[in-house]
Amino acid sequence: MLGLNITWHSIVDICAVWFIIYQILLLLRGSRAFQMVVGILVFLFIYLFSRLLKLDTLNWMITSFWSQLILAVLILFQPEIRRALARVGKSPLLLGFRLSETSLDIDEILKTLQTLSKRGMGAIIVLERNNDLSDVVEVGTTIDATISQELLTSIFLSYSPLHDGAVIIRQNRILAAGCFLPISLSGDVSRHLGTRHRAAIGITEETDALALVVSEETGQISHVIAGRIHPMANMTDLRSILVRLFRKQQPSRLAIRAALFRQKVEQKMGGKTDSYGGKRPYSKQIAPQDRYLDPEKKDLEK
Ligand SMILES: Nc1ncnc2c1ncn2[C@@H]1O[C@H](COP(=O)(O)OP(=O)(O)OP(=O)(O)O)[C@@H](O)[C@H]1O
Repeated sequence: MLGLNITWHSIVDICAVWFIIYQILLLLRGSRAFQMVVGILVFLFIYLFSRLLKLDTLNWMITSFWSQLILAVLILFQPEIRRALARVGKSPLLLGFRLSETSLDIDEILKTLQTLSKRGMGAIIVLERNNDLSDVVEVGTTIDATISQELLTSIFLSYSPLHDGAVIIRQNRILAAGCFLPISLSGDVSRHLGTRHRAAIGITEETDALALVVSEETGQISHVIAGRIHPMANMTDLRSILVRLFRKQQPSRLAIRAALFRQKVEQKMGGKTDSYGGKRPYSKQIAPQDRYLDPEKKDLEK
């Protein structure tokens, strides 16, 4: 009826397009650009629909907007596009996992948080997940060292030049310290929380990272994910959250072979095999647990 002529050729074509779009959505999942891509796909769908049904006015309107829209998207989302392209290059699908990668040393992180909390040292530790945090790392001071409680604690000592800002962790490496994070402007954040907590919320609104915050004022440890802050009552709960999110999966044989092959190629080309390119008075007016909620928003949190 619509004059469609479906052949195996067009099926392969559709599958290829579907696969590419699916991979792009996976890459952008959790980031600000995700909603934009969904919007463009809706736009594209309307365009195809108007062509198929020969709705000339609608088709003309969309065609006229198309070039301006693409330009606007390229300018507005330049950092996200750069990050996404960098991640395509690192995709396990193309390159296999890296043999040098080790999973996060969760116990070392937990010990650090406990020490920081006991000593009343404020801190933000951001754990990278799928979204690349290279942009944030670039503005901080590169460290590139294996995680250790001693190193992490010394970074946040009040007389350390790096104590201001966040530490960024990728797998089991401290990539950088003193990193500036985007501050959340959300009206849902309790007004009792200052810039440290807002920065931790901000980075998790824009990426799928997990942020761990220690309050200098109360010693409270919180984890922040997807723009929501969760004060932790005990370390056992936090441990299970970290295990769930950062437990490393066993690589397949094929992935091991691909990684070995890649390592050999990199060595032959002479390239690198690793790409990691005074406590304030306690506030008596607000109970520590209530600091995280606006009274009128308590119900929402539940
Ligand atoms: N954008 C940011 N990125 C990273 N770190 C930040 C950012 N803004 C503030 N900080 C850190 O937060 C500190 C200030 O924390 P502030 O007291 O305002 O926040 P808070 O949420 O009330 O935390 P606390 O409970 O520890 O007092 C700064 O010294 C700095 O280390």
